[in-house]
Amino acid sequence: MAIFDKMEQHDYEQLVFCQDKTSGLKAIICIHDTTLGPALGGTRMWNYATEEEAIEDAIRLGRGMTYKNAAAGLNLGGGKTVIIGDPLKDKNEEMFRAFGRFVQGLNGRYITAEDVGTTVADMDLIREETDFVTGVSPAFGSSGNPSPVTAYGVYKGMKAGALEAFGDDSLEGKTVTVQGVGNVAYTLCKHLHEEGAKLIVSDINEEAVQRAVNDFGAVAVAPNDIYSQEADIFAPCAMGAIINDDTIPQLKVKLVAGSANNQLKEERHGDELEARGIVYTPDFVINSGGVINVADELYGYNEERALKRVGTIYDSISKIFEISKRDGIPSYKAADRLAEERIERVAKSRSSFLRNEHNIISRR
Ligand SMILES: NC(=O)C1=CN([C@@H]2O[C@H](COP(=O)(O)OP(=O)(O)OC[C@H]3O[C@@H](n4cnc5c(N)ncnc54)[C@H](O)[C@@H]3O)[C@@H](O)[C@H]2O)C=CC1
Ligand SMILES: CC(C)CC(=O)C(=O)O
Repeated sequence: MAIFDKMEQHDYEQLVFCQDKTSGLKAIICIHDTTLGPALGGTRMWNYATEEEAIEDAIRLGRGMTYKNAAAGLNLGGGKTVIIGDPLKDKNEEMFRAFGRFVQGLNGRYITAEDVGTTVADMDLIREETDFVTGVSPAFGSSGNPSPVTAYGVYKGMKAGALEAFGDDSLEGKTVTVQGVGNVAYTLCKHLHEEGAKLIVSDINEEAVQRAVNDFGAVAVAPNDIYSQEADIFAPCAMGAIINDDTIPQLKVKLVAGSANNQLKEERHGDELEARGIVYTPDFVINSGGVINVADELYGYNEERALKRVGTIYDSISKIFEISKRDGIPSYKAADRLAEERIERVAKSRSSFLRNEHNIISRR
């Protein structure tokens, strides 16, 4: 599909292609919607097989942030960046400085942070060139790595999901399969282990798997075997589109609750989970702890205030199940409706004329 057709499909505002030959930077900044405020979303660095794959990830992630920020009650729009390259081999200081200048050039329309493949150190470099970056070192009065806070939110959301799926929000004795034990899922596994859950993990990075086995007594399985395990809960914490025609028939769990963005390959896969009686905690609600945390920086970071708000993800997930049952719609649709209704309300409230320096009608 042509790029403008993709953009028109879900009314994207801007796709910015950034290239810096010296550093090797190839980045795509996606600004989906700024109705609620500047677009905030992380920067992912991934070894995409093709530019088309990178563009697709950027636009799916960018729109996901619009819904995430809206549903979280934040005054922020949605956007995201993907940097094409191997985060283990291709990073250099100039790349992130050059990227920071591209972000600065957007004059606050986009605010970035971490995501897969990027770190606090990378954000600190970006901060050298732009004001519009969050998740930087606490030394600068910021919130640092958002991942542990995201994990806390996923943990709280998973408990709300357990209440819906099993009639009890305790995770003690539950078997949880965790796909991808990186930044977020390592801390999620810590919470689950402390509550007495049994862990089955997979990762394409052997070191990450071994760390979970050593620290939490997790059972390791091959990446492709994670879907078919006998378990109660599946926690996708790696990449997106993993709830699909191939994986759904393998699932034996009663609950899907994980941090990954864009878990449903297509919306119909959310319908399929519902049809199979598998409870789904909408990804952009359960994983909103990170953005809630970094967004607090915009008001002068206060950890206690941020964590208290992240803890309410439990209530947000419960509210979505209420809407789902009240309206007879799958949980993913209930979450979409919550986000879309807020965006529409704010857009309407802004539609009234307001005289300002840009639209003064001269009186001759
Ligand atoms: N970091 C954060 O605060 C937030 C992260 N997310 C999402 O959560 C997910 C994880 O994010 P992070 O933990 O930050 O990333 P990460 O890169 O630290 O961890 C992802 C892990 O998944 C593994 N992985 C990749 N493909 C895999 C596969 N096919 N099978 C098994 N493992 C695989 C990677 O090796 C890595 O260990 C991503 O989808 C991200 O967009 C969402 C909200 C906030
Ligand atoms: C703070 C970031 C991790 C926000 C973001 O990009 C996300 O929630 O996916």
